[in-house]
Amino acid sequence: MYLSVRNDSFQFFYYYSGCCFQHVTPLLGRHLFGAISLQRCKQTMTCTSSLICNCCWRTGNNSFCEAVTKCNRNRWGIRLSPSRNNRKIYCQCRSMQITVEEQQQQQRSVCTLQFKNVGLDVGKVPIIRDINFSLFEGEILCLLGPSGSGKSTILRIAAGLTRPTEGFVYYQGKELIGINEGAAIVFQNFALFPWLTVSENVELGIRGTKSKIQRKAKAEKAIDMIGLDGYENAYPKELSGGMRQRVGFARAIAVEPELLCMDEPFSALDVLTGENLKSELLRLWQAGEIPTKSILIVTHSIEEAVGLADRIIILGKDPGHIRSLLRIPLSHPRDRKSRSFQNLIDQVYTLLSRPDATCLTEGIPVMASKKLKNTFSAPSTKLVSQESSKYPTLPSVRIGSVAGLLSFFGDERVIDLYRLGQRLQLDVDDLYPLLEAGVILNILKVTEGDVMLTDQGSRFSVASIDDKKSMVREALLQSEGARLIQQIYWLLRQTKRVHRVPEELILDTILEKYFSPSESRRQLEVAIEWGRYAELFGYDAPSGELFLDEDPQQGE
Ligand SMILES: Nc1ncnc2c1ncn2[C@@H]1O[C@H](COP(=O)(O)OP(=O)(O)OP(=O)(O)O)[C@@H](O)[C@H]1O
Repeated sequence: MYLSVRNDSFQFFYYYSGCCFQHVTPLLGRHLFGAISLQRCKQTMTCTSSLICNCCWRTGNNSFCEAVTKCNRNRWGIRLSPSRNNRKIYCQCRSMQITVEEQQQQQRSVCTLQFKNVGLDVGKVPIIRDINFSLFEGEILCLLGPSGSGKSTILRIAAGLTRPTEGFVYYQGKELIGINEGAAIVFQNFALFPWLTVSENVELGIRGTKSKIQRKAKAEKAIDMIGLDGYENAYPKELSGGMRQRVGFARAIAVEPELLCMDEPFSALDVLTGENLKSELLRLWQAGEIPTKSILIVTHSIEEAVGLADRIIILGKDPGHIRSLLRIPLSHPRDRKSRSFQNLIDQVYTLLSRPDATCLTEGIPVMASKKLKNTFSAPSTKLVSQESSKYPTLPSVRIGSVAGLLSFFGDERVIDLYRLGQRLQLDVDDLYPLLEAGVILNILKVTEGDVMLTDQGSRFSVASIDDKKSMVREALLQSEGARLIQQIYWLLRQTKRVHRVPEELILDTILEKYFSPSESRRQLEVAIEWGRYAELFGYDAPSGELFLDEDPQQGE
């Protein structure tokens, strides 16, 4: 059970037999007055005393009794404890000096959105699998993960724009079917209609049967709140990127959504504009100026996730799945230079860069590395191995870029991942594929938030071009992560005489069984690029055929 205090009321929430009950007790002066409405059973009861309020109600077979007591001046309290006989719940006094943080913490127990074993297949291609999480009131939850891990898909499912093919989504306790009327989305690319003014764009999002005047009033309020007043009649082309995204926010806020979904809302903006908008949004949210109860945000930026979120879900891919749930135990405003903030950044980097280690906990999270253990007192952690698909996804990078990465090591053998990202001015989403490729090629090793040059990597960085090629060739033929390239190479060696294979054959028989059509094409392009570098096979663009670079007889 928990209790939250508003200016004029106490709000009680508690759980019994798996159900959440809620009622609001008005507080007049220092007295409590009756009119308790019990949300779940729709009963309204009136209490008599101004100082001690006792009430009972019945829901089905369960009886409850409650007393709210003033224990001394300005200290009101309630504690419920189930008794053995006739299931009474008794109240006792307790200090109610509840801080804003406690209140937010408590509100989190009310679930806005819940994903239960959610999966999505498009055709035969699995996009996401076994997605389980809850989003609570008062909470900002970030979805973080590499490109293609299903972040936007999960967001679309939460907004009811995409229907999952497996599992259930619950919104406010009810199964979500169709569009989520309580949610609004802010998109990365603003998604404004260029032929409509700011005001018209914002009004467009307001649903329901409201009159034109009501819609206009709501739009104006949202426009004011987001700092766009004066621009009501401007067209999107007259606005800067930051202003356009403000329109995107105003449109979402005008709907008065309880759930605000944001798909990389700041990534198309320059850093300062993004930071400014982020802090303004955070201020509106914290001050309760927007009716939004929960925020679900997709981001590629670790710093953004650690800066904003109460919890971060880290996703893996092939197909998209939850690898970790991480709590950010910092209050706002967060000091980015603080040690705790920097530690969390390191930890998230570590989790993102170790696709082999999946860390899941039941309920609230979490940690996967030694460093994490220092920060969180998580009750239990179980490591599970990532389910491997037949062909691990090849990271979409050029071998030359991986080789270029080595030059940033200089004399060092080990570099902190986060610092490496900063040194290269790369987001984790850009750095991650480079590291993955380095690991596949056995030239890099990623451990505990650090990236380390292997012995092979040290040799590679000073090797001649020919030697580099043969090192890559050797690694590709041995590495687990390069199974696709090995399969193509094997196929070419098996074909009689000409040793040529049309790309369609590889797409149809190998790739499209495991990847979406666009990802299949991307995988083929990466395989060709890497195969060419290693001189394992080549590609003839006019005929669209892959061919063996050597005569297989010579190798035997
Ligand atoms: N309707 C669809 N048809 C085919 N493939 C799809 C469809 N929707 C998503 N996918 C694929 O599912 C995967 C996950 O897509 P999604 O956009 O959710 O990932 P993401 O993590 O948001 O990626 P990014 O960070 O690049 O936006 C991608 O490989 C994408 O190509």
